[in-house]
Amino acid sequence: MATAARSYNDAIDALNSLQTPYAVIEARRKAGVRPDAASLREMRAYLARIGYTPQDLDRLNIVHVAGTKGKGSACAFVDSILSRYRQKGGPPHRVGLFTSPHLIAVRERIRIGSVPISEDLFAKYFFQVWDRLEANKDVAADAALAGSKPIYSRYLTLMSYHVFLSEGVDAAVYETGIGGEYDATNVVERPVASGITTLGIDHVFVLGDTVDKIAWHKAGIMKPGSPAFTIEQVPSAAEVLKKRASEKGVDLKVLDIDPRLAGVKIRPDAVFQKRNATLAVALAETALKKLDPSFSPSPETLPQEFVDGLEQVVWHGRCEVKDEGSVIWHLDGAHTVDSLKMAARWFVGECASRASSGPKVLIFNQQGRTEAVDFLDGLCNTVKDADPAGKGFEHVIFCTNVTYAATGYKRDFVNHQHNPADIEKMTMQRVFADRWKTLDPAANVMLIPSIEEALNTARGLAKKEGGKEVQALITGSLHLVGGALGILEGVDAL
Ligand SMILES: Nc1ncnc2c1ncn2[C@@H]1O[C@H](COP(=O)(O)OP(=O)(O)OP(=O)(O)O)[C@@H](O)[C@H]1O
Ligand SMILES: [Mg+2]
Ligand SMILES: [Mg+2]
Repeated sequence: MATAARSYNDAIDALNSLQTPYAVIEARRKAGVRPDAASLREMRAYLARIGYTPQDLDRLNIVHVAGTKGKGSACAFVDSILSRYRQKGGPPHRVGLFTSPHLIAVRERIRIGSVPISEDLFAKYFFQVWDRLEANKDVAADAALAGSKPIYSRYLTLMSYHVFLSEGVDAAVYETGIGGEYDATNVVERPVASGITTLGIDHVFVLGDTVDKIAWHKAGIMKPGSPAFTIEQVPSAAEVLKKRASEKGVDLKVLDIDPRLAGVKIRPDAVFQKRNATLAVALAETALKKLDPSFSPSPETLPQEFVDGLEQVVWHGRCEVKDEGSVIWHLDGAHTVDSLKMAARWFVGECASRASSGPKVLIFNQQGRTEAVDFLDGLCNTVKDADPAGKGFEHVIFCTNVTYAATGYKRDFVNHQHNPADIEKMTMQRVFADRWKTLDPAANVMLIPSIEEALNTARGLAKKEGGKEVQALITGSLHLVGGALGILEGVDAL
């Protein structure tokens, strides 16, 4: 690749070429191919090819987080707490944050000092990794196993290590991609601490169809010699976590909601978020103790840095409200049965607090998961049940994740992993619409091809209502929420 063609956009195009095509994913699904220990051997080979050993990662003092829901939120809390110490002069001096997926731009996944790395820095490190992989194709014993480049999410994980090590990061917070045991982020051997957030059902094909099978994978991030924490779990998950911890000789602490959080304004004010915050407090305390042996947390109260970190955290697209005057947009990237019920409850609470009589509008999509049609029941009923008259969403819009009506996807959202014919014909959206009509025959159900047109449709409804503000909930997919935020903020506001 010529030096001239090495911009951020070139990096994103090259990265998109590493997505597993839809046809290959389908073939693997049919053949029952699941990730196994080979994925980690391959990651170690790639790490060697770009010039690092797993021991080099110890310099990053990694806080590692797995879970079905709340990973990103817990990681953002830890990052925000550590940042207050960084701002005071440290330690830590430079904090890295690696999360997935992205909302608005790929570079959001790799942050330093809570800020996504710049386009220039992203392009620079992206191609450094690219060149090292090209130059060292034969390096590492497992070379035969690994192709010339890792797939999309693994490439980003690999690149994040290079970015953080090159930039002198001394504390890094890592969210797992899928699962834990075989996840690319699990090449770290000596994390400072591991945390497991709320477990539930998701990624059934890769991880298994019961909570205990899923818990087995997530438990894979616990490492001997590193403290591990989790919060209250359903009994079958709790049992697996404890069993695997004792097999590994790890002292797993199961935390009740931290009493020191009383009086701390956690948003949203919901139990699930207090669990995420509880875990984050324990992880941040452990990291700070490692970085600064004189740090000694009080069992009575949280330091002001912790309070500020928790209260001032910025985590877009999760329980976010944007007031446009005639439309109040509520955005939440929930995409599992449980988290969608949570999101619906939050939405209902927001509407009640504003005492608005305007219509409720839902904008929903979920492209990847065939089981997503079962997400709708909880969403529909939570909103109906909360209304004294049993009224649900008046208008329900199902759209694709295509951002713009005229120009299609933004480069950062190109996705080869879905069947293009399904998007064209709106196959998923039709199934959703049919289900909704049976759940709530009174609702006005619409199919709209792009996010941009879906937003404009909701704005049009506001005009018709003459003065009453429309309460819109956008949910079901982080891609949908990210696309919507990109449009609502007008620019690539990160
Ligand atoms: N502990 C939790 N239990 C249930 N739902 C949660 C929890 N934490 C967050 N959520 C819901 O899940 C949504 C996604 O949260 P978050 O980004 O923290 O999760 P994640 O684990 O990173 O998800 P992803 O699988 O998309 O990476 C939130 O908007 C919220 O609705
Ligand atoms: Mg997930
Ligand atoms: Mg996440």
